[in-house]
Amino acid sequence: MVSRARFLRAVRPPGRCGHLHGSGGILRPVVPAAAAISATSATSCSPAPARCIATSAPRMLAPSIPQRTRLTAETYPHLRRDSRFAALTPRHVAHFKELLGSDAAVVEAEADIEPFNEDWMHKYRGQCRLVLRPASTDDVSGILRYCNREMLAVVPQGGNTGLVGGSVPVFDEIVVSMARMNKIHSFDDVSGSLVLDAGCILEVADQYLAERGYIFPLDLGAKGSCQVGGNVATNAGGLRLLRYGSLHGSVLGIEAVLPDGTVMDDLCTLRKNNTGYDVKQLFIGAEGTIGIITKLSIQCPQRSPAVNVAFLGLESYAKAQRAFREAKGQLSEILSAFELMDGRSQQLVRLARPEERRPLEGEHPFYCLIETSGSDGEHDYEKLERFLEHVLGNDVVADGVVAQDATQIKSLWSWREGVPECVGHWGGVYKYDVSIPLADMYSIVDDVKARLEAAGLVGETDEFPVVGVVGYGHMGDANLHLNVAVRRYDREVEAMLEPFVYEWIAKRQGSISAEHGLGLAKKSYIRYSRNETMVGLMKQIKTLYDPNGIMNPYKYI
Ligand SMILES: O=C(O)CC[C@@H](O)C(=O)O
Ligand SMILES: [Zn+2]
Repeated sequence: MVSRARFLRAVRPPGRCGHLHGSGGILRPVVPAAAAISATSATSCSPAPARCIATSAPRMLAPSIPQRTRLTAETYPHLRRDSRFAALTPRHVAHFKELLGSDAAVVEAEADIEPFNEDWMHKYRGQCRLVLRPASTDDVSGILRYCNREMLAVVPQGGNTGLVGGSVPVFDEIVVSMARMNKIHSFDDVSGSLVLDAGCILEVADQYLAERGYIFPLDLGAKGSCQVGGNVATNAGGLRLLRYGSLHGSVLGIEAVLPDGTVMDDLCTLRKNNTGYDVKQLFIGAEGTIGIITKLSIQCPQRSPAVNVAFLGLESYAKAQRAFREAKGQLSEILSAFELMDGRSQQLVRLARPEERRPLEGEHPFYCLIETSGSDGEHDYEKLERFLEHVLGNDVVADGVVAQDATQIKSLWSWREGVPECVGHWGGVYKYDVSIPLADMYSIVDDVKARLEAAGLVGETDEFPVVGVVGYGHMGDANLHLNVAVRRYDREVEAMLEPFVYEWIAKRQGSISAEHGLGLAKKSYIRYSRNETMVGLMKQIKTLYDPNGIMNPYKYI
C-alpha cells in the first residue's frame, strides 16, 4: 500500500530542534530522533493478541472469534424478495457469457462470489449467485439493457468498502463489479481535470496525480481499496473535505449507464457549464439506484509541497471546539484537516495494535489531529508554531506533538484513520454517521453510552454484547462517527440504538447520514432527515430513471 505521505515533504525549517516551548506546555517531536515509529497503514491493523489485554487498562476487550455473517434476509425478516424480479437461470448466464466474452467477466463459483455478497463489517450477507465484471461502458450497457428486459435485479459494486450495506445484495441480485474498468483516460496538467474509469482505486488515482504535482480532492482511510466510482456514487466526504469541499463541487462530469442500457455521456471537463439542469448531480450520492457510473471527470487541485501534522491531547470537548475556532482563525488558508477522536477510540486502537507506539504518553479525554498544507514551508511552519504556542499557552490544549517527517505524518494519521477498522476487532460495530451543529455534536456519544450502560448491555465479559461506545470524526465538517463496538450483532442492542439515535439527531436538526449514505442500514430512517415532499421527489426521480426498479433494490428508495 502506498504511504499517505509518500509524496509529502515534512516541514521542519533548518536549525529548529523539534521542541516547541509554549508557556503552558511543550510540544515534542513524535519520537526521539533515533527511535522511528513503526508506520502501520490504516488498513493493516492486526487483531490484538490476548496477552496485551491483561496489561491494558480496559480489561474487557478480548477479541471475539469471528462468526459466519448471518444472511441479511434472516437478520431482517421483514425484508421480502420482490416477486417481480426473475430468478437467475442457465439461459441468463449463457447470455452474459456470450455478451462479455471472457471467463474473467462472469463469476459463478460460490467461493468466488462470497466476498461480493458480504460487507467488510460482517453485518450484511446477500445471496447473489452471479457476479459480472464488465470491461467497458458497452459491456455495462449490454448488461443493464438485458437485465431490464428480463427483470433481473442488479447491485453495482465498487471496492465494497461502504458502511451502510449499500453495495452488497440482499437477496439474489446480480452484482456488477466495476473492478476491471480501471483506466485513467486523460489528465490536463494546466486545468487539473482528470478523466478516469469508475473502477480506479482512489489511491492509485492519487498516486498518478502525485507524480504530476496534483492531488485527488478526496481522501479517506479506505483509499487503498475503494473505487472512485463508488466514492462518487456515495458522495464520500473523507478527511479533507474541509479543504477541497464535497464531490458535488469537484466532479466535473459523469458518464453513466441508465437502467435501460442508455449511455448518459455528460463527461464534461469544464468548471463552468450552466446549461440547464445539472443532471450528473443526481448520480452523486444516488448509491447506484438510478444507474451505474462508468467514468468521471474531476477537478484536481495542486498538491501542496509543505505538509505538517500535529496531534493534540485535550481535556474536554469544549476545549476541542476552542482549538478548532483558533485553528480556523490562525491557520486559515493552510488548514487542511481538523479531526477529532475521543480517548476511548484511541484506547481501542491501542488494544488492537499493541505493538505501536502511541503519539502522546498521557491519557486525554479528547485528541485532535490538525493538518496544514501550503506552498511555503517556512511560512506555514511559523504559522503552525504560533498557533500551537497560543493554544498551549492559553490552556486550550494539554499536550501535543508535531510530525518531523513523512513517516511520522503517516503514523500520526494512522491513529485517526485506523479507528474504523480497529473498533471492529471485537466482532462488529454499529455505526452512525452524524452531522450535528458542533455545540451539541459530542453529547450524542455520552447519551448513547449512558443508555446502553443503564440497560446493562456494556461489560467486560462475553455475556455483554457491547464493548464500548466511541466518537470520532471530521470536526471541521461537524461530522461525528458514533461507533458502538460489539462482540456480536444483537437485536436488543440495535433496538436500544434505533430509532433513539435518529430521534436524537432529528431533534437537533442534524443529518442521519453526513457522508456514508443510507444504503440498507438507514432505509427506514430517511424521514428523520428529509421531509415527505423531498422523499416524494426522490421517488419520482427513481421511477423516472428506473421504472422497473432493478437498480440496487431494497435499499433506501
Ligand atoms: O467507520 C466509521 O464510522 C467512519 C469511517 C470514515 O468515514 C472515517 O471517517 O474514518
Ligand atoms: Zn468519515
